[in-house]
Amino acid sequence: MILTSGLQKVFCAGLDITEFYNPNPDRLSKFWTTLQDTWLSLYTTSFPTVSVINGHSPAGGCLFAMSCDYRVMVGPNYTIGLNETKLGIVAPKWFQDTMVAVIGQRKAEVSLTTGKMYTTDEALQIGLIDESLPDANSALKKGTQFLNNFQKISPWAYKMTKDISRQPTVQWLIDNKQKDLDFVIKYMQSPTVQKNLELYLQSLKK
Ligand SMILES: CCCCC/C=C\C/C=C\CC/C=C/CC(=O)SCCNC(=O)CCNC(=O)[C@H](O)C(C)(C)COP(=O)(O)OP(=O)(O)OC[C@H]1O[C@@H](n2cnc3c(N)ncnc32)[C@H](O)[C@@H]1OP(=O)(O)O
Repeated sequence: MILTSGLQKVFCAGLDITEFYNPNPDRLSKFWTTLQDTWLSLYTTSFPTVSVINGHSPAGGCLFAMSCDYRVMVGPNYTIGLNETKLGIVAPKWFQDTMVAVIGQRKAEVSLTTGKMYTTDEALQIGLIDESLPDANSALKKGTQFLNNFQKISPWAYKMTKDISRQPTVQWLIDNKQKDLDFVIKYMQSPTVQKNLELYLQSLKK
């Protein structure tokens, strides 16, 4: 399965920030539960997955890219990273653990606390992506080549290996879904967070 974008320069702009701004708790609860379930499905899917990152990929976009088995990114002009601290919010534990699984504890901590958005070259250097390609067509071709490896791998062996590797992060979320949701609902209603989101949304307007 390949995750890519039909847009010209955005792979995924992350979660819709307007869902967090002046939120209706019931709506936010459905939104966040859907996100949790979608992520669990993607991270544990029995299909081999590749993200062909053909545009910018901040926050939730980076999470979805990191949740695939392999990342091929079009360079050099796009950026990727978990930039939540730049919005004055916090990447939840399962976002953070997904990043740790990809680039390791130390690099993830620096990346997360600074909210750094990496260029394609920088992302390749820290291991956030696996390959950089100059255009979308060659990136798609590379992604397809990666998937072809699995024609020679037992689907059972593939899935068991992935489950063992990803189990701690997956199990944490399964065990803490309600706690994670309650925290998001509470945290998002704090006046400080709302002010930070307001300022960030304003900064995006042209
Ligand atoms: C028990 C313990 C529990 C612990 C839990 C703790 C905390 C959990 C709490 C919360 C976690 C919340 C996590 C959120 C993750 C996210 O994904 S937040 C989203 C982050 N995304 C961004 O920062 C991207 C912002 N966008 C951009 O940088 C640029 O738009 C772009 C993607 C680089 C593209 O640039 P481009 O110039 O092409 O686009 P425009 O700027 O013209 O954008 C068009 C239009 O869209 C608006 N917009 C862009 N992105 C978003 C977005 N993500 N949400 C909402 N709106 C967005 C932009 O404002 C423009 O609007 P317009 O001018 O009105 O058309």
